Amino acid sequence: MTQPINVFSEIGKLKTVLLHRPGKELENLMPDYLDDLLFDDIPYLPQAQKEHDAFADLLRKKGVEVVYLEDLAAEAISEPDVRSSFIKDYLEEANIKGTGLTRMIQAKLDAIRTNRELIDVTMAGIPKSDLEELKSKSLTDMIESDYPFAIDPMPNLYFTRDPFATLGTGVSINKMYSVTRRRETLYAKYIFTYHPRFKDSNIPMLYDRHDSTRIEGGDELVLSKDLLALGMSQRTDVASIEKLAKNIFEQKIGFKRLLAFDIGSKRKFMHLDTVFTMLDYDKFSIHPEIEGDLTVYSISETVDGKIEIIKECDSLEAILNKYLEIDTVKLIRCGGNDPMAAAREQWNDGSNTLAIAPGEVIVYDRNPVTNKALEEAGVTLNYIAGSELVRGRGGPRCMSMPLVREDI
Ligand SMILES: NC(=O)NCCC[C@H](N)C(=O)O
Repeated sequence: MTQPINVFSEIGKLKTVLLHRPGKELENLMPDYLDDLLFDDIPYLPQAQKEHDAFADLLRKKGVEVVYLEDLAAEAISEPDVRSSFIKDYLEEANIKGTGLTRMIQAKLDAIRTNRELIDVTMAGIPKSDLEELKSKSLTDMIESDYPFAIDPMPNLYFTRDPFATLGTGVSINKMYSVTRRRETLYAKYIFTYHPRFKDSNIPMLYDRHDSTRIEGGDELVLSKDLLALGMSQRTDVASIEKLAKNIFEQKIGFKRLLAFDIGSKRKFMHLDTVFTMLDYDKFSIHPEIEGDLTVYSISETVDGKIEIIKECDSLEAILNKYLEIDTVKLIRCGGNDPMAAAREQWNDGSNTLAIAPGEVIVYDRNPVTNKALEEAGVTLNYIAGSELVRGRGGPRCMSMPLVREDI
């Protein structure tokens, strides 16, 4: 029987992928809170959904099974006691001001008939204006300020790549960097514990969402069945990478080495996959700013079960040649040789490609300079529009979480 999770590369033929169709949470974005919610602008929801549906259709056309986070989460809480425990966890983490308000929201959630509708409401957040009861005078003391939300929306959910990462047959449920993204991982907890697709498979858990140090899926790349690449970035701490390595070795997932790349702590390079993705056995898209010497930590297990860490300083090309045991990898620059195009197209996720098979990837059509360079290097491109989707600062890799890839 195929494992419900099987991801031993970035490029093996994609068989099953998890997406989230952008929903009402995007309509709860407001200009005053964009920075906290990690958005640069407010996407127009109908158009964002149209673009996202085209992405899903393309994947299906390529023979990929597309499953949705919101459906799996709703199916995972089908037992009444699981549904109650989900609502309890959700409310505990929602940072609601006032117990009266919590009780009121709990009653509202309990009354929602279908689980799918319940999940949609939890994702969208709850504006105070939706709570009729708050309009009565006796409850004015519960309204602490002019802040519009009783519970914040989770607008970044369509970037399914980040709140957890599938690594081999296991999953790391991540501790997210920002308050706004931390609650997203609750859905993963319920899906991997209770959903019929996963619950009897004893999925190895490789990271704990309540851990003290942070890690995000955009920094977790599977370069081969032996090798992972991790970003030490704005979002991922070095301590988390060590913990992940320990869990991977202890649970015998199969990976032999983790390479941790120090890419600095900037929003434009928030994750490793915003500057570096794998296209083929020997081809990678990169942002030119990471072409020089990089500091890389190579983490492996010694024969007596200890963790060994070796610091290296070398170019990305030399590191990849060495650890992938390839004569010469080909690095294809985002923006080709034009520094302005590189900056602009990296900002619009030109380097953030999703491989659906070796040498075949999905890209945004809005990055023509990068796309031309990729085509000239012999990569097969499938285009999607991303005018609205890109406003959240993520591309095709960020918007997809592979559950099953064919082994290569
Ligand atoms: N892997 C990725 O780079 N994901 C993009 C996440 C964008 C989102 N607005 C965030 O800042 O977390």
